Amino acid sequence: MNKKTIKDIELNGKKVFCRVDFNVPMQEGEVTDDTRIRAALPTIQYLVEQGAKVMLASHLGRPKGEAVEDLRLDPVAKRLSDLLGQTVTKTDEAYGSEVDQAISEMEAGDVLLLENVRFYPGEEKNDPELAQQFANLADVYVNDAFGAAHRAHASTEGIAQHLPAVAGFLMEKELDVLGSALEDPNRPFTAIIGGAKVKDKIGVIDHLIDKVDNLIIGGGLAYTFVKALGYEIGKSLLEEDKIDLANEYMKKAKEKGVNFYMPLDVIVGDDFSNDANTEVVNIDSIPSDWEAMDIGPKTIEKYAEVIKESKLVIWNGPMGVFELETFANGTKGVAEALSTAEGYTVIGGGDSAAAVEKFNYADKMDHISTGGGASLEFMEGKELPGVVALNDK
Ligand SMILES: Nc1ncnc2c1ncn2[C@@H]1O[C@H](COP(=O)(O)OP(=O)(O)O)[C@@H](O)[C@H]1O
Ligand SMILES: O=C(OP(=O)(O)O)[C@H](O)COP(=O)(O)O
Repeated sequence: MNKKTIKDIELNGKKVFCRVDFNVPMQEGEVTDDTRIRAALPTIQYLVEQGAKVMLASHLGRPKGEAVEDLRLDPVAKRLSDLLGQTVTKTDEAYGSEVDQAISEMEAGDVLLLENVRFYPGEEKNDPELAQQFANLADVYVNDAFGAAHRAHASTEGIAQHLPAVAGFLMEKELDVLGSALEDPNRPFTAIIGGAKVKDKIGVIDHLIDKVDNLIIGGGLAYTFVKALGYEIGKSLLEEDKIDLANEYMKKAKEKGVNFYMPLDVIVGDDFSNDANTEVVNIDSIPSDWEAMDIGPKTIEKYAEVIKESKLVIWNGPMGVFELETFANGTKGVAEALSTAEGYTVIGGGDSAAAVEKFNYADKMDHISTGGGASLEFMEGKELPGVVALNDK
């Protein structure tokens, strides 16, 4: 990585504004998955050990520029205190007199968590005044929020214009792992793209065709491709205005010698529920009033074979509606194949990471990215504003 990191800067006695991605799932005031908090611990612990005064800033959810009680960061401060083994002071603002007072009472190695930065309308607008307010709190800016690095916001991009700005360890690790995977990949290199967000992911598919040896398509987005091949897809997910692009990408894959794998068979259901009637059908035989909700057994077998022969596999997006037990086998099968694969395995955030956790394969994967949207944009070849803004080495 060509950006400075916390190793390249003097931190002792410095006030550090450290942007983290603590956008974690919560239920009834409790953090239900602290993966992102744990992922930021190496950076926080290093800042503490170096004798910095550590101010952490994060967003939580999408409060749209105003305070929302359920989106306060108090439960996060509590969990972080437990994980760090030291008290984390939490303020109810992200800047202003209460924050100034709390900072004035800090000693080297203390940790403070500021309130949800998205309570301020200037955050998502990347308002220079808000960025200046954040910068006024500190001597150094650290960005460890890989999951939010694709956002050009006041606490991810704007503030970096006013302070020495460096990356934290999580940011560095994510960029190194994803970067080297894409730059000089071990081959065969296989990408598995699934999920439901056809619009978000179709651009990634285009970019990946230039890089991979095998492209495996599953999940809801497969059916736009199936339709493009001329088959009926019943009530399955379809993005009508992407059919031409789907055709174009399949043609491009062929020209480039990329193996393009589509479902051979699917599980169709007559209802979006666990109690649906289901059938296994070949891809050219989806009944008109049924919906394809998972890949079928022949497909799982084929995909597992390709995964096992790969030296590098990137996976983003489930193979079916894995939240429903009835349609979870495809996602489970792919996760299982990845868990025993000899090649390097990278899971690209979001639902795939949740699926890998759910089926207990997390510790068998080589890298589970903390960013869904961010890792996708990175793989698409886009520059991430939160990274661009950091100081070059
Ligand atoms: N065949 C399908 N039909 C409808 N939805 C699907 C299908 N396969 C997967 N999905 C849904 O896709 C969602 C995840 O999509 P997406 O957000 O694109 O993935 P990710 O979060 O991994 O990037 C899941 O909620 C899953 O139920
Ligand atoms: O959870 C996040 O996105 P992700 O689910 O795509 O990883 C990040 O915290 C970014 O959040 P945002 O999409 O509200 O800007």
